[in-house]
Amino acid sequence: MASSRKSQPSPKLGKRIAVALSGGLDSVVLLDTVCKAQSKNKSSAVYVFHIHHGLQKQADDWLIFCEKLAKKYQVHFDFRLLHLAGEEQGNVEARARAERYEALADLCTEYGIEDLLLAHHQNDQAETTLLQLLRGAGVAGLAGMPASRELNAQGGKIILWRPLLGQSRKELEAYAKEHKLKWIEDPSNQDSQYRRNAIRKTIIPALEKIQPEAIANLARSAGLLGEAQGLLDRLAIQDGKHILLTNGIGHQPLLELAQKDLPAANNVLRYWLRVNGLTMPSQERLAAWWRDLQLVKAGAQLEWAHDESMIRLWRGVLQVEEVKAGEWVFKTIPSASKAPGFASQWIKDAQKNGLVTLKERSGSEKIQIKANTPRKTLKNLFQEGDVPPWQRQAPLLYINGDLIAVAGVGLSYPHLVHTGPRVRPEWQQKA
Ligand SMILES: Nc1ncnc2c1ncn2[C@@H]1O[C@H](COP(=O)(O)OP(=O)(O)OP(=O)(O)O)[C@@H](O)[C@H]1O
Repeated sequence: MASSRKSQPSPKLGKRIAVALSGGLDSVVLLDTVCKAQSKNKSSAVYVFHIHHGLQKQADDWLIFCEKLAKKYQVHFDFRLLHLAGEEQGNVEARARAERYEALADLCTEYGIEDLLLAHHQNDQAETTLLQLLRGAGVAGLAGMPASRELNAQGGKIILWRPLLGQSRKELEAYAKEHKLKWIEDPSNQDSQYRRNAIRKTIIPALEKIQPEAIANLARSAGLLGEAQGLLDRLAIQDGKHILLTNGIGHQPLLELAQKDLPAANNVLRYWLRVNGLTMPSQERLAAWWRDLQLVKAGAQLEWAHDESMIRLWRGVLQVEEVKAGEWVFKTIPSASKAPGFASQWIKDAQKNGLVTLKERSGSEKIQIKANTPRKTLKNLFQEGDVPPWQRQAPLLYINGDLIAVAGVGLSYPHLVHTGPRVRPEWQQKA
């Protein structure tokens, strides 16, 4: 196999690394190269992770194939099962990808792995850039996939690496042939109803007839645009010095920048959306947002649905809220009250007797949340805690008829301290 681009970063050896194995040519080649490097080096332990999407009937066979391959190389293996069947066809690809990344991150967290290797290669990069071009994307989209990036994970930092980005599919095929590797073909790769597959099967071969280096050149453009995006990000941070706040984006300073320099303000807004994990809005949507931001009166509220989140303007700050139906977060409880075991038993007992209830706010509820303070109305506590109005709708948690917890505010102090319930951290998270 041709050597990868010298400038490409690589994960540190000497610790656990994970290979995401789909069973296709690319990841089979990646696993082979990683295991061969590891057998010489012996300094890092290889873990193989497979994600079963539950979408195609052959998926069980892929799982078995991947498990056997890991066994052959004598490396650790684990998998996750996703439940995507029933998703709308148009959504399914994006959904599968998002959930796959999440599941891979979970597996890495579970095994204490910081480096996750994926087998995207040069053709994938060229296809991504073409797809983005067809969508009318800007610099960030056209830059395609970075050789490495941090993956959002709850358990800590995970770096996702794409060590094969400098290799073409032809090179990977030649490597697989030379080393007599076996892999499985995903039938959806042959299916031209997916736009990416149409690009792969029709557009790229046509481009290669006109320009034999088309794939490498498209991937090179993506790399150059990646560099340009890095500079745009630095500009966004500079321009956003007084706009990008810890809890969102300042409305007035953003408008002031937009009046002076709209492209610079768009750049700050796009940067903010991206760091919040949101996709870029279409030109029409962006134009509508600017209209809203200009027309809204000082102190008024605004809300836009975007991706699966809500973007809200409240008290002069644009904030992102992920919409997760039925999930409310209670505020941190005093650390002194963390006595595991006791609380969970207390809650289990209450649940068994059917005494845990969720009720809607009626308006007159009061709760004491701190030592040596009086009981206060929820209205006061919401105001004091700057709890945005949309978070004030959370149901109230009662145990044995007593108000115990209010999302955004906290837990009933006397109940925590005197009557026993010492609440475990996980209980704070979801109700
Ligand atoms: N089911 C899976 N289980 C584990 N890893 C997978 C799986 N599917 C894909 N991968 C990993 O992701 C890499 C890229 O695969 P693929 O091109 O299908 O994914 P993608 O993330 O959807 O990319 P694209 O944006 O190109 O569609 C694979 O080479 C492999 O490393």
